[in-house]
Amino acid sequence: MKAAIIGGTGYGAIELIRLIQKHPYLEVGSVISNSQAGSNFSESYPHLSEIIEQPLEKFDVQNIAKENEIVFLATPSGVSSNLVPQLKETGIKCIDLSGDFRLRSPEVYETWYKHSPAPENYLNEAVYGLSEIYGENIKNANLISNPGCYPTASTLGLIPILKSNLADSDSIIIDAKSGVSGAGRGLSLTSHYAEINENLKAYKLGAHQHIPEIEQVLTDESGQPITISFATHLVPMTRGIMCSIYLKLKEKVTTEDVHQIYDEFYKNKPFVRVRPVGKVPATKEVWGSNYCDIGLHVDPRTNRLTIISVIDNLVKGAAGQAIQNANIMNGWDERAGLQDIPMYP
Ligand SMILES: NC(=O)C1=CN([C@@H]2O[C@H](COP(=O)(O)OP(=O)(O)OC[C@H]3O[C@@H](n4cnc5c(N)ncnc54)[C@H](OP(=O)(O)O)[C@@H]3O)[C@@H](O)[C@H]2O)C=CC1
Ligand SMILES: CC(=O)N[C@@H](CCC(=O)OP(=O)(O)O)C(=O)O
Repeated sequence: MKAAIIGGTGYGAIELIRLIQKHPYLEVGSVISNSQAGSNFSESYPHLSEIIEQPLEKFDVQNIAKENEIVFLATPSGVSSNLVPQLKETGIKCIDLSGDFRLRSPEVYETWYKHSPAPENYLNEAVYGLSEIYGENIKNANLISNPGCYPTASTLGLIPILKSNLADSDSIIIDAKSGVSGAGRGLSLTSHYAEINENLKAYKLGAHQHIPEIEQVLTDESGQPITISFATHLVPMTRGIMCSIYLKLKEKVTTEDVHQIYDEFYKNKPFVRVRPVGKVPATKEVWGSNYCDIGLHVDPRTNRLTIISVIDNLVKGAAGQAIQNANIMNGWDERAGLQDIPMYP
């Protein structure tokens, strides 16, 4: 099945191409670029020389629909909301990696993203693509809103304990750290080497656009309104997200009790690995893979649970989860094309 990729020279797109190239049922179709149309793909990305040699194309909705059966949009928020309606008119299936279709409320979107929301009928149609949780809805979807990177790590880490009813849901603190590729390929002070190297920065405190997304999912899954404290930090590394999550427990339970809940919840989910009691994951242990690894610890002195959840932001946090969703939509094995072993060291 041919897949078009829009936002061709960005990090999300390049990761999609890497994964699709090895996929048993998908192949790279049209690669669309706003800034580099007409040039050869390997001019932007020489590491793909002699692997993908094709021209980058300009956006032409009819041509995309004629040549491809599915579209991945790896475009910034505010751009996808404009392109998706045009594409959907042709009947083609879309998977959007931006934040444009994740929030159900247009008002909430405008508050946090600071630009106009997508048309409401598309917001209603979009299925939130957190693969492990919404697989049944994803099967029948024609428009997938792929989750954000921090929300993927945070919600997969929190949903089992919230569903168990053992968590004090007012006490959730998510302390999140990301590698710099999370900010995309565009150059800014945020991604300047001299600003990032040998440095650790907190950013967007209280204003991060992923706060309402995480709260929306946790509220849906727990059945009660959830408000979180969320702090994001930029770490001098290329890939990886670690969410260190803290919450108070309502009853006295042990680390072993909590492990049982998580092992049971994720027993048939091939991309979530719950680490054994006493072990916690590091970002390098999922590098280049579609895994979300989770470690758990209950401190008996404070009766708080610490959850460590790690992903590769470009794989499970973006392109990998998008492919996982395409697999589910098409009735393929959800692992198809995604069985890369993490690269170590
Ligand atoms: N990086 C990450 O870890 C994650 C990213 N995301 C989301 O995925 C999407 C892509 O992210 P990422 O690849 O990192 O971002 P990049 O900035 O690396 O790439 C986005 C690409 O979109 C295209 N683009 C930019 N502006 C416009 C425009 N006005 N009109 C049309 N196309 C435009 C450009 O490619 P070209 O000029 O070739 O068209 C650009 O390279 C974003 O919405 C991001 O928020 C989600 C989860 C994780
Ligand atoms: C390190 C870094 O800057 N990360 C970005 C991740 C944003 C992203 O991926 O955008 P979506 O809202 O489309 O998910 C950030 O914190 O804003």
